[in-house]
Formats: sequence, C-alpha cells, structure tokens
Amino acid sequence: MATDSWALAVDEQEAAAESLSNLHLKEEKIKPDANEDRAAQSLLNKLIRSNLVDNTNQVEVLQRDPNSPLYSVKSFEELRLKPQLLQGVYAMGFNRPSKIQENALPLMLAEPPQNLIAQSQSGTGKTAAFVLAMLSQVEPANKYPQCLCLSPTYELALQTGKVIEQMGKFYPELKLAYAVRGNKCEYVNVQIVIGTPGTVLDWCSKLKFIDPKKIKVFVLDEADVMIATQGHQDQSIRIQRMLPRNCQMLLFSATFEDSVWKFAQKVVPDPNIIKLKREEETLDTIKQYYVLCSSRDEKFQALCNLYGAITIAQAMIFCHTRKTASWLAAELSKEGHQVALLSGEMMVEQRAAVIERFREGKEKVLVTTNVCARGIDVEQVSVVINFDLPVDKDGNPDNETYLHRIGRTGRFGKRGLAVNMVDSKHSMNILNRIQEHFNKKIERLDTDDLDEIEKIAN
Ligand SMILES: Nc1ncnc2c1ncn2[C@@H]1O[C@H](COP(=O)(O)OP(=O)(O)OP(=O)(O)O)[C@@H](O)[C@H]1O
Repeated sequence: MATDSWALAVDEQEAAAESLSNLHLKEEKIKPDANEDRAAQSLLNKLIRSNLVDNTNQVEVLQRDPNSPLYSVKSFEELRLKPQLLQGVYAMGFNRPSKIQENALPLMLAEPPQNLIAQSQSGTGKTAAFVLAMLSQVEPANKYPQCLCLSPTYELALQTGKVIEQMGKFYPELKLAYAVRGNKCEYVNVQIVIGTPGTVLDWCSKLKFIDPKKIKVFVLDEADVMIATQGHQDQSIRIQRMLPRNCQMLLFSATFEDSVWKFAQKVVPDPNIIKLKREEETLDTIKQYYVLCSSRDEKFQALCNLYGAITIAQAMIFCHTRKTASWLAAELSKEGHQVALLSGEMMVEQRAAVIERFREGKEKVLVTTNVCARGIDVEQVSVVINFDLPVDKDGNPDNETYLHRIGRTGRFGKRGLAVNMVDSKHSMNILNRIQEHFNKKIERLDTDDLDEIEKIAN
C-alpha cells in the first residue's frame, strides 16, 4: 500500500515549522434573512467562478441522480444542524448535502453519539461531514479541547483547519489550535485541536496541553493511511487509549484495504459502517488514459505535447521520488514553463506556501510526490498526470494511492482527466493490474495527435 517515500514524507516533514498562533475564529453576526435561495445562488456563483459547472443545472442534476455520490434526498435543514452551522454551511456555498453527508450525519449526531467508519469517493465532502460532526458536539462556552482530529500531513491539517474555521465562523467563542511540530501551543483554552499524530500525542502526554479525558469526538482523517503507516498507527492508538470510553470515534477515507478495514473494526468499538463496493470507488466523472512511451525522455516529450491542453485549468503531476520530481520541474522550467515543485524534503512552511500559491492559481502546474496524493482540495485541478505510476515498496501497484492521486481532480461533480505515463513492460503490467483492480478501462491516448488531446481536454 503506502510507499516508503510516503511513509517518510508524512511524519518527518512536520519538522521545523514556524509557530502558528492559535486561531481565533472570526466573530460574525448571523444574518437572520439568509435563506435557501441565497444559498443556492451562492453555490452557483462559486461553481461558475471556478468552472465546476457549465450551467445552472449540472450540479443539481448530479445531486438528484441516485447513482451519483453527490445525491441526497434531504436538505441540510432536515439533517437538524444547529442554526449557526446551517449558516456556516450556506456561507460556504453548499446548498444540499452529498450522499456521504446525508448518510453519515444522522449517525454521527445521534444520541448517544455513535462510532463510525466511513468510506466515500474522493472529493465528495467527507471533510465537511466530520467537521460538522465536531462542530455539532462542541460546547463553545467550555474553554478546553473537546474535539481532536488527526491528519496524516501538515498540509492536510491546515486545509481541514480552514474548513473548521469557515464552517464554525458563526460560533464567536470557538477557537482552534494546530498541533503540528514547531507550533508552540500557548493557550489551552481552545475547543478543537487538529494536527498530525506525533505532535498531538506530545500535546496529550508530555506537554499536557490537552486533557484527553475531556475529548468527546476523535476523528481520524485518511484513516487507512493512519492505520497502515506504522508510526502513525502506534501514535494514533496511544492517543486513543487515553480517551474516555464514551468518546465518539470517526474514521474517514476514500480507500480502505481489506486488512486495514479489519483492523479498524477491531479498534473502534461497535462501529456503524458506510462502505463502498469496489466498482463504486472510482468516479465516472474522471476519465482515465495512458500514454505509451519507451523511456523517461519520451515521457517528458509526451508531457510537453500535452502541456497546452493540461494548462487550460490546473494540473498536478505525480512522480515516484523526490529526485524525479526535482528533475522534471527543472526540465519543464528550462522549456519555459512556469511550474511549482512540492516534495517531502522541503520545510513545512515552504510546502504550505507552495500549496497556497497553487491554490491561488499563481502556478498552473504542480509537480509533486505522494506527499500531495491525499486530501488536498484545489477545485481548479482538471488534470492529474502520473508521470510515474504509483507502486508500493515491493514494486506492486499501489491501488489506493492511484485512487487518491486521480481524485485530486473531478472534485464534487467536476469533470477530470487522469493521464498515466507508461514507459516499460513492467509499468504496462502495473497499469493493467490497476485496471483489473478497479474493473475500469483505461484508454490509450496518442500525444502526437493534437486534435485528440484537445478533444479530450475539452
Ligand atoms: N454539500 C456540498 N455542496 C457543495 N460543495 C461541497 C459540499 N460538500 C463539500 N463540498 C466541496 O467539495 C469539495 C470536496 O470536498 P472534500 O474536500 O470534503 O472531499 P473529501 O471527500 O474529503 O475528499 P478526499 O477524499 O480527496 O479527502 C470541497 O471543495 C468542498 O468545499
């Protein structure tokens, strides 16, 4: 499953961060006149701005198609969210819940609180689902940590923190702290802590910033990689053991390998389960292709041929090693292309800055490694290129990483394109095994045929 480089990247890279001050969530008044029409309009504006849909109907159509992961029968009102949260949801431009939100929220908000292990496709709103669960349980008047959320990487912790910040902005007293290495926690009067497992463990045990006995909700985002990566698993379990028996446990991911699933069911008491069938794991909105080459240089040439088409919006290019990523970014720059590079050896604050620039569209192409394969949500990404196919440390296909990588595009109903570079019999074999695993045909693309590329990109 996870490759070595991933395992290294996720934890060691917490190091040397500059202090992030605890975040005071902005005080804003609830506007009583907010209504569903405004919510619908704000969603529409957001989607049109970011080219997520071509017209007013597309997302609505998806949200009413029972086969779509965005389908819902209920409205957010029917999910009985607190008024402040309803305001937060609408302020974010959401008007209807997705399938995972509609199914998971009633379980998570039940009394007494229930545990949940949940799987849903990439980009279908899992983050919003568990953030709403945390915000529903938190008591802002109590000035101590009550919810704990673990993320596998620094970037993801920051991104999830931003969602908590936006969705919780109608709770004036709510504060959030980031437990990421280098961040000196000066306040213990925050209600929610989000961080990476090593630092959260330190805050709970050595530093005692968090009293684990007072935690009501414990979330593991990207739960499968947390369980499958030894260091993370040890730390997460040590944290879990300090929590009270009645603490609610919520595990979320787009992928769960069988062994990981079994392990999760063993460590989570009486869990509710939301699981996808294998054939439901891939999103039909992401079209998958492969390009046949005979060497790394040919792959580079094919990439250059594709460049015009892929930069219509934004693209992420995945390499197996940091070395290849640096080489590729340098070669693309020599060709006059403006690209960003993000890999595990960079300091965490540099990584955060690179992601932020990419999110703002300052660079259209991000060359990276598996460090960015999971969770990162940049709406404009319309193309993912696997310059190297994802393999585990034994050289076998890493199906989970494949799914997470291509899931950086096609988010929340948007169409996406994934292109896989194949340069040997071995990599063709890997690609075939990935096709078989997901029972999904990956079509061949001829990068010399500019007409075809343009047709696909459009
Ligand atoms: N109900 C909703 N209505 C509209 N947009 C939504 C809704 N829920 C989530 N989104 C948006 O969809 C995008 C993807 O959501 P999110 O990042 O939560 O997906 P995810 O399932 O956690 O993805 P991943 O598996 O990659 O971590 C985000 O930009 C989010 O703001």
